[in-house]
Amino acid sequence: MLLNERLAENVRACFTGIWIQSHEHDEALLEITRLCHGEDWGLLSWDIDRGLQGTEVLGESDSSYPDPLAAIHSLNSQTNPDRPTLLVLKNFHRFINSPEIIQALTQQISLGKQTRTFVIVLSSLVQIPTELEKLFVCLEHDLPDRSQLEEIARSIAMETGELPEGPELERVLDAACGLTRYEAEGAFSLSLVRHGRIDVSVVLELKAQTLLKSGLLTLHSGSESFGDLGGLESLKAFCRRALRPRTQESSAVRPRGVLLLGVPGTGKSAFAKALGRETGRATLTLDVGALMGALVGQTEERTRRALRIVDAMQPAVLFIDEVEKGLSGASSSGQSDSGVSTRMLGTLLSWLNDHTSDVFVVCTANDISKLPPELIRAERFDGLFFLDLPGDSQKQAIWNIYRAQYDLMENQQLPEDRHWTGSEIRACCRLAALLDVPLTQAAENVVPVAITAAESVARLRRWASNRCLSAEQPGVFVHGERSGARAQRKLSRDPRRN
Ligand SMILES: Nc1ncnc2c1ncn2[C@@H]1O[C@H](COP(=O)(O)OP(=O)(O)OP(=O)(O)O)[C@@H](O)[C@H]1O
Repeated sequence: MLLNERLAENVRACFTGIWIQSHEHDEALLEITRLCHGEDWGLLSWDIDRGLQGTEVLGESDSSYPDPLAAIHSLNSQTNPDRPTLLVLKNFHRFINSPEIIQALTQQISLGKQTRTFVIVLSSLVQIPTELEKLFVCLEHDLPDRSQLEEIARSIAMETGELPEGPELERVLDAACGLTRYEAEGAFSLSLVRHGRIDVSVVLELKAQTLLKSGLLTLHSGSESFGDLGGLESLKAFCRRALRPRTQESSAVRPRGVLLLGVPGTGKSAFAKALGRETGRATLTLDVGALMGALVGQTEERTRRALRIVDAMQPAVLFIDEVEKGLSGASSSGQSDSGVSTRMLGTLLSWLNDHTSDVFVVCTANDISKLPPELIRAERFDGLFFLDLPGDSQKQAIWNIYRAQYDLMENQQLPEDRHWTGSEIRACCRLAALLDVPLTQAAENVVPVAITAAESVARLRRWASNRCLSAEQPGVFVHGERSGARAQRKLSRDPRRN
């Protein structure tokens, strides 16, 4: 539903305090102005720079109300009892915390039911003081959808050949999803200046910048694919199948995502990044730590904002790395860290359950003991996979990948097997190339996690046993206890050798 339709409903239902969250105030105000013209409602708007303005005099300043408090007080004297009047307060979150403003708004919003006056705060944030919480309803000004983005692109690329057609246009629109109208216009215009036509690479570049500005999400633009990852066959096949192109009938079931649990360095992050490329989706990384805000309500607000951007960027892969670190304060009781992690977890869980956007979530975790049980209950994810220390054939595949990548001789002897992870195999090859020494010598400088963290690796495997699917063997649950115990025995037999 469009902003003006939702606003009209709320005005008719006589919600006299309305908070509109928007990153595009001019666009939102334009929609409100159109609504008021259509319905013959009065409209006043206020901002700190131009003071109070009426519909008819938009653009002209009325400097008699530069003060935010006076703007609220002015509402009653400016209204017509025969029709509703809307007062739009731009960026009012900057002024709303003073006791005088809180009092004035409380009175005005309550009085509005009789005088048919409506206070509308237009802000990029939702930060409502506790005293006013019950007096406001919140509406979101949605980012432009694909058809609106296409309209913007067509209005900018008017010469023949400037706008790509068919699948290329689809890629441009995919790339532009999540941008505001203003940002999309900028991206399309820059593209024309640079290439004489709208080009997906420029749109992606602008989008990466936009996400960086939010400080919450980054867009991964690497070139890794599944071919760069040795093994993990079951996990690769599962995700490929879940994200296969769908017919309209089969698209009723949306894939949710996977939770990857595993030994450090076994390729969990590398898999998430390769999945986007492999399935033609943008991979967004959510920084759970950056969601934590110092002010009350800030964490939930940031979480909602990040998820809103993610929704708008569909189709996408959302990668949440080491999710347990951000959520470790969340216990079922909500007692620790003042409940901030718990509330963030709540927002995240509701989104995981309810989102209808085509976003596939890949969460990774190294420490299961810190994961809130609510996150891993059945149905939250499509699959819970365990990435174990690689087996023989997987290790061989990984050696081959990195020997080729670092230009090492194919037939040179491999170091003794010390339960290497993919990350350690890569480190051995990198060192051999850097120091120009044989692999066996380079490996002496690499200490495997199977030795440095033997106990936690064994604990992780025990937990995964019969709970997680193997990332390597299709449809098989991990029997961590047996293989873990075997590895443990081997390690303890000859710790130096291992
Ligand atoms: N199966 C694999 N095939 C090829 N490379 C791998 C494999 N596993 C790990 N690597 C390489 O090891 C490095 C570290 O991997 P990655 O960061 O994905 O591990 P991780 O499991 O996410 O570790 P952590 O839990 O510590 O974040 C990457 O460069 C990755 O490419």
